[in-house]
Amino acid sequence: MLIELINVSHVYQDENNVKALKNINLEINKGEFIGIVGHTGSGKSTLVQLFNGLIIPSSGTVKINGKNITNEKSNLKETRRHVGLVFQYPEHQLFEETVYQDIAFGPKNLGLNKDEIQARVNEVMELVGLDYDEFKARSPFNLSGGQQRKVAIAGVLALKPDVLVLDEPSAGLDPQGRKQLAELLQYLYQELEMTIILISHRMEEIAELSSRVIVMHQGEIVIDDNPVEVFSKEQKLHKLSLDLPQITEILHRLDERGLKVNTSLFSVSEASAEIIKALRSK
Ligand SMILES: Nc1ncnc2c1ncn2[C@@H]1O[C@H](COP(=O)(O)OP(=O)(O)OP(=O)(O)O)[C@@H](O)[C@H]1O
Repeated sequence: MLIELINVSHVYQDENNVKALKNINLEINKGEFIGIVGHTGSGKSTLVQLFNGLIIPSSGTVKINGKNITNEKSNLKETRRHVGLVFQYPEHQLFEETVYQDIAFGPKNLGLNKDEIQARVNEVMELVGLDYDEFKARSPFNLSGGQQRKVAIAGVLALKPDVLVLDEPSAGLDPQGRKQLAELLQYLYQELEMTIILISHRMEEIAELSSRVIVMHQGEIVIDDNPVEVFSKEQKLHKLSLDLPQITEILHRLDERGLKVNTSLFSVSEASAEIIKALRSK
């Protein structure tokens, strides 16, 4: 078991004392691609910050790779090597003079030598789609928002984490940027067999990429299932102020009007093939 939460609750200790998480029990295994959805304020960001010890919960136990990170002897530095966290708008955390230095920051702290650092920076820049020679000496502050996001993600990947957690990574990206990000996540998951945990408000992104979907509501996990099951619960999702992926919604409407189609499809290409097939067999 990679990540295990046992009876975890969290209250932010301030004047409001918000109970952000309520009695969460959760197991995440190696090789899963987990999509986390829920309306704003439902506890998604708080939940994922438990996964690398950024937040220590008010009560309950968090285990990473079998190690209890909620006890005093835990080694959080080691945990953070295993679980890389890409925050919302990660480009706000870029701070070095060049793209190279920014991405090299983590590997340097791991104590790698110069050649190893260079090899890693080169490798992760290629992975995220930034040409090494073109971008290595550029200031991260003079790049486009999408390029900055790539630098920030490369910086986390340079630590070679087993688990990559991303909190709304496509927010503010244009359609091309979102497509590139989805392809990167698919590659990391399928080819490099990384475990991925993705928070997103974009249901099509979650449905197309995830092997398992967790739905949060008011600090609790209210649905935890595969995407086909989750997105078959249209009424329940609407009650939680969540939508179906738009293409799935169209299939549902066509089905209601008598065109017999498989309503558990999430991509435009699959759905259009299904609709053409259904029309031809009418
Ligand atoms: N640093 C903080 N201090 C106090 N309360 C907080 C803090 N961070 C979050 N909260 C509160 O905890 C609850 C859960 O917030 P969280 O950020 O985990 O939700 P979320 O589902 O990620 O929301 P969003 O989709 O808007 O990012 C909210 O009521 C929020 O106001």
